[in-house]
Amino acid sequence: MNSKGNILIVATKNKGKVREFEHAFAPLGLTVKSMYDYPHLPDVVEDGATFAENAFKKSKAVGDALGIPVLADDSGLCVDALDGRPGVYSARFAGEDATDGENNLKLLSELERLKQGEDTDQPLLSTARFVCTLSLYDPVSKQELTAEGAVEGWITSEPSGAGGFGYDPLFYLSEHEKTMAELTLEEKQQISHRGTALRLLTAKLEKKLAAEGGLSQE
Ligand SMILES: O=c1nc[nH]c2c1ncn2[C@H]1C[C@H](O)[C@@H](COP(=O)(O)OP(=O)(O)OP(=O)(O)O)O1
Ligand SMILES: [Mg+2]
Repeated sequence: MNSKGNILIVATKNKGKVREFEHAFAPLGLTVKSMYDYPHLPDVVEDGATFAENAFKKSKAVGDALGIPVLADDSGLCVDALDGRPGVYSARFAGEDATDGENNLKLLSELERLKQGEDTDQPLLSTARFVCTLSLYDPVSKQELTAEGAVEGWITSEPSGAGGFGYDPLFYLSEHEKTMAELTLEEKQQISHRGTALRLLTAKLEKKLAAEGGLSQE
């Protein structure tokens, strides 16, 4: 390992997540590695019923394969008018290997179908929340730390913004009068499901390391 710093392996192939983790961990001097740096590792089947189950499947599979601690993120969008869908199926809402654009179109078409016959020009189609569960798994101690974050918003029929990824252009934050895709990386981190989960996980990790005497005093 080089002397310039430590690495943190994140069991993800999502480049949008990678960007957000890099932004979050750079101040700690951690270089983020993703599954693009370990192309020989097999894909993990995300067939859990919850975000927590899927996050653990990813961190455990990659942690066991590499023999060092690994972070994983399972996240998604839960839309109230769709009874919480697409939820854990968010990445494949429009089918296996669906693009973000295809998933966004599928979301709008489902919501617009529900609204048919309603006499309204209101662009806000339903309340919704983004949820993120993080799992940090250590294959040596076999211990897992988890944290979850969520953010409330609205699905808008008028996509806007070029930042972020996934459903961000359709996720409207009424307090900010912007979609998630119109926020800077910094702003998104402050309010997002992932940012909240990351802050919780970091706090849990610090507490655990301090209790074990593993975190040196400044
Ligand atoms: O901040 C977000 N802003 C917009 N959309 C988001 C966000 N966070 C999750 N999402 C959406 C993208 C994807 O449709 C699904 C995650 O699915 P999820 O399986 O956790 O991730 P993924 O398959 O893209 O990458 P990977 O499993 O390799 O980490 O929810
Ligand atoms: Mg996935």
